[in-house]
Amino acid sequence: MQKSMMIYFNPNSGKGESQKIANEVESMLRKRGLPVFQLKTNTKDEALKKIASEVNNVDRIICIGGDGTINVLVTAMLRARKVVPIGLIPSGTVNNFAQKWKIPADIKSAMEIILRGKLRSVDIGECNGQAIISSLVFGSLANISNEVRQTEKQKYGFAAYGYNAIKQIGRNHSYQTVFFNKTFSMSAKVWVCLMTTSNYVGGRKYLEQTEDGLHVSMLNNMKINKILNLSYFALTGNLRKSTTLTAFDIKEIVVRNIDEERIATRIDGDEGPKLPVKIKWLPKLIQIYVA
Ligand SMILES: Nc1ncnc2c1ncn2[C@@H]1O[C@H](COP(=O)(O)OP(=O)(O)OP(=O)(O)O)[C@@H](O)[C@H]1O
Repeated sequence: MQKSMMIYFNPNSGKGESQKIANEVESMLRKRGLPVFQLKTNTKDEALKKIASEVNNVDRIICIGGDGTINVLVTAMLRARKVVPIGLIPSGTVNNFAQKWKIPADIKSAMEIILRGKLRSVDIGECNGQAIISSLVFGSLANISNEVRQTEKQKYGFAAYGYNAIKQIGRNHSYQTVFFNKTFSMSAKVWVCLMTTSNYVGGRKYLEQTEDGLHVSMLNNMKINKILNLSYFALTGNLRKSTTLTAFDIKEIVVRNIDEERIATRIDGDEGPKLPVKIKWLPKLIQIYVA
């Protein structure tokens, strides 16, 4: 028996138009005679619970929102230990994940991709039970990103991060941490540590050569003279050629703080768990519709 399709949308994502988009998507699907329903949620916690209980009753989920919205969906699937194919309708501010997979922002074109039905398996990460669909970051830069408000993002888009990153250069505070797994252990002073599931950030390719795993790039401090060096390599997609950076790929790692100070992570643009964290690479765990 054909199961129903579920539309999951986040009323807070992007410019707050997700409910309108959900109605449009629902009527497009109904016109084709496809069984569909909308999942109404107002908070992240409510969404996590409702998705986990509905995921067994549906055969695919259309997700309307940005990276934070997709993260909630995939985290709920991890908790329910059940994954179903995901169709993306980008309606967030940055939409890093959708950009990486070349999903158009235009609703009709994004729906065509879903209805064509071509699926692709995609690697993600997991941090203390939460999904990482694009990135995890911690350190001084993450602290300031945690200060970027949804209203600032709605007004200035990705530029809100650039502005806040520049403000953070003055606050040159590095954290003493230790990274370890079964085969390796490393102490590191971290100004910022970025882990990504792909070689893209903000829709731009920032790494050329990578191995299987999550891609880690780390800076132990930030001086104004490093910015040009880093910007050049990041913009040409060769960040790992920068001499100021520590970079490696990992499949599983624990990161602990050494000092008393609590260090918050930031996952897919939202505040995540505080250190210590256990991070894992989950290859080809989810399936999304692609062009
Ligand atoms: N169902 C929900 N109801 C309310 N808030 C949600 C729900 N799902 C996710 N959120 C939260 O809403 C916030 C914004 O969502 P999202 O990140 O998707 O949009 P955005 O910030 O505009 O886009 P982007 O992350 O692409 O810049 C996030 O903090 C996310 O955790």
